[in-house]
Amino acid sequence: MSKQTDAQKAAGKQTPGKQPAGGKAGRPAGTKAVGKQRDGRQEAGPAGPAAPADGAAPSLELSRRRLLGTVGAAGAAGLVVGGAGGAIGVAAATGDAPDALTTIGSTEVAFRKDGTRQQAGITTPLQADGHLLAFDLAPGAGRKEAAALLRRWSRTAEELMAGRAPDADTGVALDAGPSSLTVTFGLGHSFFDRTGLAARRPVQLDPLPDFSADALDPKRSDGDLWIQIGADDALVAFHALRALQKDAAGAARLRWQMNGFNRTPGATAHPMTARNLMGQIDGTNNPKPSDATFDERIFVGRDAAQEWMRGGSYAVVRRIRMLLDDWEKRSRGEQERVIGRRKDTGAPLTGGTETTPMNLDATGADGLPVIPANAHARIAAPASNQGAAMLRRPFSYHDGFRDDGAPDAGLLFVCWQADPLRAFTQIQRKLDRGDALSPFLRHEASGLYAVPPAPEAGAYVAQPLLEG
Ligand SMILES: C=CC1=C(C)c2cc3[nH]c(cc4nc(cc5[nH]c(cc1n2)c(C)c5CCC(=O)O)C(CCC(=O)O)=C4C)c(C)c3C=C
Ligand SMILES: [Fe+2]
Repeated sequence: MSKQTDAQKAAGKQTPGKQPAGGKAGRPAGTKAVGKQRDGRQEAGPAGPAAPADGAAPSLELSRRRLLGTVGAAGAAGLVVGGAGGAIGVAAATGDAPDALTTIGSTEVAFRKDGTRQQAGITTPLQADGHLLAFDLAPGAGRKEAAALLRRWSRTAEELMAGRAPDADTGVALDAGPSSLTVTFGLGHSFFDRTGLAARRPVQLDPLPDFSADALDPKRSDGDLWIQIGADDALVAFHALRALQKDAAGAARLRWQMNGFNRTPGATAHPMTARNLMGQIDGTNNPKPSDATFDERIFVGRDAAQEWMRGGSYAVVRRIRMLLDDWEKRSRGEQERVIGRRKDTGAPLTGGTETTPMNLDATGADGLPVIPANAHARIAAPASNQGAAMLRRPFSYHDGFRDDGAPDAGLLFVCWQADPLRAFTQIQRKLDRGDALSPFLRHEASGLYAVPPAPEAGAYVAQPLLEG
């Protein structure tokens, strides 16, 4: 084989015979070896295909493992070896096992992660493909039907995230591994009325206030139940969406669906913080799980009034259209002053690298702040918001073009916090009063959901609420 491409290097070519910890042998079911990236994203380690899962259909699992170990691995990493047959042919001639590459497909995210209570899809690295869906319980459906649905959904999510196919599978994801699939479930304000549980609704689900720039479409907002699907493969993500939609039949109806994307892992020469459709590096100053205050800011504490939410989180979802025609007319310098950071490196305008803290006090020769008073990053920073912070985990979207020819594109802004009032609402109120970015944005849809902790083994999401 000739030289590796950057993408292959980033994917981490595996040396034959050296099966790393976290590979097929020795990896606990539902976990895989991962390494930390510079920006806090988890980088896939050079692990082999996901371990076969207990109880999986043998024929399906076997074909997946074969594909991941040979054809799929080579194909997924973009390896040019004269076709899959070439790779197998060389191995047969030399007696060596074919090179197994780390593939996107082999990455498995645990449905319930040891040592934490949270659902997957909150601190999971951004995935390349995402679907956000909201459902309303069907007319006549109540608590019993909601419980049965959440039981079905939880089982399906756990199976799919482990790379196992549900009964009567469509085959859409047949050749792929779990591909970092996560499925995250939330409950909206109206869920509690529909299920007769209004007395147990957390105050954190009180409706968000109106903001001056809102142009919200109620049909694409709210909903009794919310699902976030993320995966590094579009077919795997669609497969999950379809399975969950079928599970809902008779019990709940789709209210709205939004589809998003992020950069594909391995598309850059080295791991980087994602860019959004305005071209900015977006996510730099997210709180990190290693921060001392991370858990208390993002996850509901042990003393929360609603016991069933302890270890859970609240998701605020906003569909934010970007006025790209206006934005792209601005010079790079203007765009950088709107955010307060450089476009190429993401470094603050006060200097350094992407991770250098902003110097909010620095002034230029003209006596004005180097990071303008209305710069987005200044106004949104914890220092400007009594320490408030949330974990932003968005997907970009593009749904074609509007009648006026402008792209219907922007950010499916998803952020996570222990208390929306002291995080999203606090910061959005401040942004609403004079953020330089706001003139380039339209908030078109909104949702707020209680996302309970991951269920215990054998239980389903929100069971303590529905059966408690
Ligand atoms: C209410 C919260 C926020 C909304 C809505 C929001 C929308 C939004 N933001 C960008 C682009 C960037 N945001 C950046 C930083 C940043 N944004 C928020 C909050 C909201 N953004 C916070 C809390 C922060 C971090 C501030 C800090 O502590 O420094 C940045 C800079 C890089 C980074 O830190 O991520 C960019 C770029 C867009 C395009 C957008 C709506 C479409
Ligand atoms: Fe922002």
